[in-house]
Amino acid sequence: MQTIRLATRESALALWQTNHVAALLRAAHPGLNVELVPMTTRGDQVLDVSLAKIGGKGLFLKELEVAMLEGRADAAVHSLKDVPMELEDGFALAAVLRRDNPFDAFISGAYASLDELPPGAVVGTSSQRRQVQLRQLRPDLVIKDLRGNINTRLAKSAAGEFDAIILACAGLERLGLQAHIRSVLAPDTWWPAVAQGAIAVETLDARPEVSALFVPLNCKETEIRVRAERALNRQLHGSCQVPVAAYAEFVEDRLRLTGWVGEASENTSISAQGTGDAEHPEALGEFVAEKLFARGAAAMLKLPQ
Ligand SMILES: NCc1[nH]cc(CCC(=O)O)c1CC(=O)O
Repeated sequence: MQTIRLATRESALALWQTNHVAALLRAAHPGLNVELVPMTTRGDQVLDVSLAKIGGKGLFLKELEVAMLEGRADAAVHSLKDVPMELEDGFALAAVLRRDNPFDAFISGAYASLDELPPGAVVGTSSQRRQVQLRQLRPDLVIKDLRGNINTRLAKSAAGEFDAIILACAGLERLGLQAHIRSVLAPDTWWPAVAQGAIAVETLDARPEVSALFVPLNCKETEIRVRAERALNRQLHGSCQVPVAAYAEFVEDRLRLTGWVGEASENTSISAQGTGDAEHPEALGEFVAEKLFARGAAAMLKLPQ
């Protein structure tokens, strides 16, 4: 019997996501033996310090990629939101699963929504994108860093360190923690991260027979949406540690993409929108990125000009 080993991080969310991919893979190929290879990544060991300072979210992928190169795993499962815009040479995404809830969640013991927070309330999030959006909507709030995996963050919230925290709906829903969601932060007042809510499978270019096994798991609609979002982000800077958001959706058979860029020290933000042909999602991403550049995105992101 053929065996496929799926490399995964060891967090509860990563294990849930990889078990989900394993179940879909077994259903698509009865008779295939699918196993998990859980591993601690450098990204997990340094979750307490700023990821941007030590090499960014690519750290979550590195160990899983090495395991594939060394033949200890055949594929790796990731939250696409954490996958760098440019993959390492020799790797590709074999499938993107149907997107789950792509929006952020407002979580609080005492308050039902962002609007209900009293002046000066303390909100926890370490995401630049979430911090700038919070300041834009509520300049009076006190924003504090909040790191760690989902359960750690919920525990810190429950301990009373924060009046509210912001997390992705998808992670909470996957772990059965959706009861914590007091309200959903959604467009047009709040923009999610690029590819939020989408799970991706990474494989080696050199093993096309492995990649082919994942083709039945690919959701074409999700693939097109996240290709537009990732093309926009790639054009702007190519990382995930900056205040950038993008959200693509189908409007009838056309693709509509909104991009958002924030700047923390001046507390400003810009956005731009475009509609394009679903056959060319990257072209739409680049088009909307150009609009953002025309509105000052390069200076806001401190890119060399
Ligand atoms: N940054 C960590 C991360 N990466 C993916 C998710 C949620 C699941 C997803 O977006 O698919 C989360 C947690 C969060 O931001 O609350």
